[in-house]
Amino acid sequence: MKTKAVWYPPQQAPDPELAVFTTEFAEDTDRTGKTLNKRYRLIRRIGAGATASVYEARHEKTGARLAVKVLRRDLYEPLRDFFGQEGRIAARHNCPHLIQAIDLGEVRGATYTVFNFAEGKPLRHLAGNSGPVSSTPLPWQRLCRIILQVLEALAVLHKSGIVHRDLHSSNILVDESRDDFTVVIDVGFAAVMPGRRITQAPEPTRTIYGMHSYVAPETLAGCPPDPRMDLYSVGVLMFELLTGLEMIEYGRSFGKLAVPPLRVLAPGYDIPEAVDAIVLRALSDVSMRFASAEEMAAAIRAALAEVEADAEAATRRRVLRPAAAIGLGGAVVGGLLVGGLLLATQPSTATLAAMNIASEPLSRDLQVSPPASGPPLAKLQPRVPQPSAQEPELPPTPPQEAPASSPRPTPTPPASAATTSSPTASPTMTSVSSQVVGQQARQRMQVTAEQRLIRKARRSILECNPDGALAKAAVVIKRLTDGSVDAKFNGRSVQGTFGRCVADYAKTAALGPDGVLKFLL
Ligand SMILES: Nc1ncnc2c1ncn2[C@@H]1O[C@H](COP(=O)(O)OP(=O)(O)OP(=O)(O)O)[C@@H](O)[C@H]1O
Repeated sequence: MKTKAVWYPPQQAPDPELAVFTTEFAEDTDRTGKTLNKRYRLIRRIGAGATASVYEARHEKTGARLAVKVLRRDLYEPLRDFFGQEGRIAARHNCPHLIQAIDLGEVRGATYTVFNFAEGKPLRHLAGNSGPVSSTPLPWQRLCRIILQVLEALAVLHKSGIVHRDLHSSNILVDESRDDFTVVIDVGFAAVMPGRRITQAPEPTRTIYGMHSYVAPETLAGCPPDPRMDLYSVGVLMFELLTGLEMIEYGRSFGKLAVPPLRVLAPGYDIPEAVDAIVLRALSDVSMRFASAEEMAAAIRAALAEVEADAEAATRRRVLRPAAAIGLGGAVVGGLLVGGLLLATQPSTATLAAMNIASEPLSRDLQVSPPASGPPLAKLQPRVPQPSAQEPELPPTPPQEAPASSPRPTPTPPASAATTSSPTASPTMTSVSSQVVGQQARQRMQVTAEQRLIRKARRSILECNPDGALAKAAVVIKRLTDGSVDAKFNGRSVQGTFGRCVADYAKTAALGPDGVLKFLL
């Protein structure tokens, strides 16, 4: 019997008293060229995260290729314990899919952890995008094989009583040259489950750690760490990478959000119902989620096997068909096939109907039971390819000052994103609705180079947009004839942290002399 894709709304309301851990963005000293403890030569900085800088390094004696993570000096006090814990957790396992630490230390104000170097690029970059999610969905079989490796790493952590808590698409490195070999990194905000203990673990607090939309609803409600919280994050990862849409931050839309089947949001990508069901289950209320990483992995394996078996059966049916019958009906079958292919380039009538019904359940498969007294559920907007992605004229918007402080730098939509259907109502919806990422290769080819640039620029800028900062703005990036760039927000040069980030992006924008890029954020 096929599993139905059903989403059960989380029941715990966010606790407004809980503080979310944030860090102010700050330039970190670049230590490239230095040697730590006469052992680790820092060759180049490969990552400047929210809490640390990561360098590619060489061991002076063995020549081994390593990654050295140096804690930002200004975060020593609040994060010293977490940093030490990260090294200890990452050193005490032998799972190939979990990053391995080999040393930690402190020298002249630099607190560092040494890891084996993990080849590959962050999962979110796999489809060639720099934004928080790939705007082009990944084929589901490929993603499932990556997720199975992530679940293997999680199972190892969970068995030791550890919850990762910060799983997102930048903390998973995938090596395409080794058949998508996958490594989970950054156990820096891991938590130990009640009743378990590891040496010098930071004291439990009521602070929320993790990346906005990836944080499980029950975490926001103040529940103690539980492995199923990580499975929610895996659900968000799968949702984002299978649809190319950003998951709306649950805490901001409690009781107002319905998650429809992925096949409705990304029609044409052949997401099997079994996979759809797995993702919706991972995103459901904690009581309905998979009980463990192993259970979720088993469901994914079963889905892969089921589809393979169906495909084999279909091949067998074709092979067994009598030659005479093929000869006789060849012309008719050929005609039907052509018709079928043409039809397949459009979403099915049922899907279209589901998309258009705003006040009815999105599909018969989705049995959403809203919280008893909550407001009506809003729906994520289906991903509909736009025939022409001409950028709209930039409306004048009043200039705003971007604040200097930033939590973990990720774009998150305002609460209204969940309830509005206006394509420019929020950064998320703007980018979603103007993507011309079609379900068909034919449509994908219509995406012009300029549209690609705009999409990339928007995502990069939103990514460093401090939470709660400027959500809407008219951005104009200009390459001047002398090669320098000029970036303006609502007609003004941008300043502060956000301004620097926009300017930094602008410098990398592949614009020819006098080239101009205009778009709405
Ligand atoms: N062992 C490693 N091998 C190769 N690259 C690594 C390794 N560890 C980290 N990186 C690179 O450095 C980047 C930042 O690492 P990490 O996520 O651990 O730092 P962070 O300060 O905790 O970042 P954030 O908090 O923003 O997620 C990663 O996205 C990855 O590209």
